[in-house]
Amino acid sequence: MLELRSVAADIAGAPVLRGVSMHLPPGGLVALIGRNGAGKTTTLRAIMGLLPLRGGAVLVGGEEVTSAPAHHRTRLGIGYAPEERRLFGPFTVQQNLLLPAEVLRLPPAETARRLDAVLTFLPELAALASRRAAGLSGGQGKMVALGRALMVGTRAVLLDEPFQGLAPALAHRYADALRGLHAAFPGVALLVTESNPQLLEPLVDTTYVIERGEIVPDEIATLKTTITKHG
Ligand SMILES: Nc1ncnc2c1ncn2[C@@H]1O[C@H](COP(=O)(O)OP(=O)(O)OP(=O)(O)O)[C@@H](O)[C@H]1O
Repeated sequence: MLELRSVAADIAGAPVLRGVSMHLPPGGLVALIGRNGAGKTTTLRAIMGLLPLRGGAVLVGGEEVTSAPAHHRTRLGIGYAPEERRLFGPFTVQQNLLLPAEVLRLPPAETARRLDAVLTFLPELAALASRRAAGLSGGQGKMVALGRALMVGTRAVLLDEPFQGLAPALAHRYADALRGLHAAFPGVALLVTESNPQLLEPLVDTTYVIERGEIVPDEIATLKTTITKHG
């Protein structure tokens, strides 16, 4: 459904992605694990078309979108929840949820259907619907960002370090939501980044490990961690 072929990208003249290849099958739950600065956020931004690539290709449903603008990828059904959430503080939770659908000019009936599906899936958002986003806690904001990504992510949703900074109870609730996502939104593939593999391992089908902008075989990464731990 979503494919990266040898994606290379530079930031400020330095190589940050060095030939990243990944595959996200329809309905799949895939983790991208790596330390801080390994290139996780940059990979998601490359998928969304938010930075120019030096090489390689991005395909959505077999269509090459490598040089397509970000809004085209959203239109193809890719939702993105960045790590820093980027909610509009003065807007209510409901307005934040509706915003991407309005940008895409979805028909009102379709927008209403999607909002209903999101609020049924994340009932805590229904309770917060009329609250201003600026007054939310960090954890509540993460839930809104997940809901907003689901409003447009009919094929895939990209979540950047969603567990970062969540209190344990909220992290549990968030993990529960991800576990239930397949049943509520069948066919939607999920790509989740995280620095701590333990949080995602019980949830995902496939794990990619990224180190210094390169995907490394999972077994090698595990071995390196073991060697580091035991000297
Ligand atoms: N605006 C920028 N200017 C210069 N270097 C940058 C910039 N943004 C990212 N980088 C560099 O690119 C590399 C990859 O960053 P990226 O944000 O993709 O990492 P990450 O794996 O998501 O880590 P984190 O968990 O810290 O967000 C890092 O070495 C980082 O220093």
